[in-house]
Amino acid sequence: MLTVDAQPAGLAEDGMAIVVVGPSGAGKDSVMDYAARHFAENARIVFARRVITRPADAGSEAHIGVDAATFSRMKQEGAFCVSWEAHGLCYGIRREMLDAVGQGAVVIVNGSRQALPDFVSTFPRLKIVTITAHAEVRAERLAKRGREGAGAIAARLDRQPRPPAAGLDTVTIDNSGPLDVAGTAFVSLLTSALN
Ligand SMILES: Nc1ncnc2c1ncn2[C@@H]1O[C@H](COP(=O)(O)OP(=O)(O)O)[C@@H](O)[C@H]1O
Ligand SMILES: O=P(O)(O)OC[C@H]1O[C@H](OP(=O)(O)OP(=O)(O)O)[C@H](O)[C@@H]1O
Repeated sequence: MLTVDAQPAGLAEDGMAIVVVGPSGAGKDSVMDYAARHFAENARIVFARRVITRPADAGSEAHIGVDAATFSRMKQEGAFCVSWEAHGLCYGIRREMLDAVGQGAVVIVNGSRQALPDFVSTFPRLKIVTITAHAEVRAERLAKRGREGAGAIAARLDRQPRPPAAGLDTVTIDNSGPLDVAGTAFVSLLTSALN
């Protein structure tokens, strides 16, 4: 995934965060990658690179891979504006992303349904985008993705966190079909967020 590490400067103060959530295999990373390619030249659109206790070369997500001790130290030092645990891994969104929103960027983060309350309390303007796909489609995709073994895939498919609280700004995009259908829908949503 394309990511921007630097803080964009000199932007109007109307930034917001867009947190992308949804079940494993629905295509969150793929839809974000599609949009990242579309907005590659747009300095106001920032895709957050997550810090994860997963080896840096595992999977296609361009994350920052750290060990558990490093993650814990970073968390203690206040490096993350939001962090959570799932699937036996720790995930963190770096504080710079919150700063970028304050400077007017539209920051897209790959989040967690379970951790949504923390996103809501952290980002003053937040839109929640749920990427979905039919269960059988997700099972097939996870097997083909090959990042996890059969047991871990089954656990991911079984995971059912509570739905977002009522009254939040939420949109759902179905990615059961071709990627460009969901990708185009996400690009439209980001285009609206820029205006
Ligand atoms: N619309 C699509 N059609 C076909 N394959 C897809 C589609 N969206 C994603 N995939 C594939 O499905 C797998 C899971 O997608 P991924 O983006 O990693 O999902 P998530 O981040 O939600 O777990 C990947 O191998 C990806 O290439
Ligand atoms: O609370 P939940 O919504 O269930 O999400 C839990 C975690 O699962 C996903 O991680 P990851 O990218 O490692 O897995 P995935 O690509 O299989 O979804 C997601 O990005 C969260 O970090």
